[in-house]
Amino acid sequence: MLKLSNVTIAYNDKIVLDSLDLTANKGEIIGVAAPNGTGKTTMFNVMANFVKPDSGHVFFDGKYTYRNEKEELHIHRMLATFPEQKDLFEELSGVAHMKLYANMWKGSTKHIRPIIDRLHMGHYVKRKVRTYSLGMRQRLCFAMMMAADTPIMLMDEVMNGLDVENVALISECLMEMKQDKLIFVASHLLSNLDLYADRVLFLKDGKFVHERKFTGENETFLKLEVSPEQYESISSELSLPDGHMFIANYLLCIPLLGMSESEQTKWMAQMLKYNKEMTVGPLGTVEYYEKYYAKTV
Ligand SMILES: Nc1ncnc2c1ncn2[C@@H]1O[C@H](COP(=O)(O)OP(=O)(O)OP(=O)(O)O)[C@@H](O)[C@H]1O
Repeated sequence: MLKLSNVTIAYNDKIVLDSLDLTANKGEIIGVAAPNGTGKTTMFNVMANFVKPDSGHVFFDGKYTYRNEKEELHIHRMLATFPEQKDLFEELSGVAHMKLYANMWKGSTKHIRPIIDRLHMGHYVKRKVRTYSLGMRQRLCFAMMMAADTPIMLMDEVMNGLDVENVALISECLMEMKQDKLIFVASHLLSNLDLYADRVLFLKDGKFVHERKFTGENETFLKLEVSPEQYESISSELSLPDGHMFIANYLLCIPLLGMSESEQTKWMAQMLKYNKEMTVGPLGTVEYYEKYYAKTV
């Protein structure tokens, strides 16, 4: 449905996206995780044709790219980007904003009422935006996307400024919406991505350095916190298995996949003397994030 092919873009000699390739399909929510200034927004801007890459292309449905105005129009009919709060019109009501998006993409506003109810916006949506709190504005931005109801949605910082209850509400809505859509979510709420993303891409130095998939095939690790000194002594005393990790100078992860049950038990018993609290499971988005971005000395 959407394909990035060899996309490169640099600003002032700094390569932000470096020969990026990606294939994404309908029915997927794809999380994008990376620290500030890495290139998430730039990637969305390339997908939406707000910036032209220095090289490479974005393809939609295998054939459309931004070759001419006709193709641009065709693509923009199926793609919406998450509005920024600063682009809201202070003197217009929330419902007027939703109608704007609904008319632009659907040519109708009949579907707006259920969205207002689903997002619990009934008590404020008719008021002018200038009276809204940060969280109310953010819910409106999300409601505008739901009103646009496009097959492809690019959601940058969708959870910004939302309290726990509203993060949960928007997460539920994302899961309900994804069936017939491709949704990208760039977020710094990493464990929240684990709730609804089908995969999470980690962007670093212009490339995807890792893709975390939420399928049964994730590797299982024995995970325990140890100090760098303890890690050093474990490494010198024992021959840690290939693929082990010491994430962010505190988390030792020992891969268990392929080990016999007795071998697994042996590792657990050996680790008990370093830390009695250990868990077994795949790495979460937070742990991968620390693996790739934590500054260690
Ligand atoms: N128009 C531009 N001109 C020059 N540099 C730019 C421009 N747009 C982005 N950059 C640079 O590209 C890099 C990536 O920026 P981008 O906004 O894509 O990051 P991001 O991952 O979305 O960050 P954040 O999490 O802060 O939103 C940054 O170093 C930024 O300064």
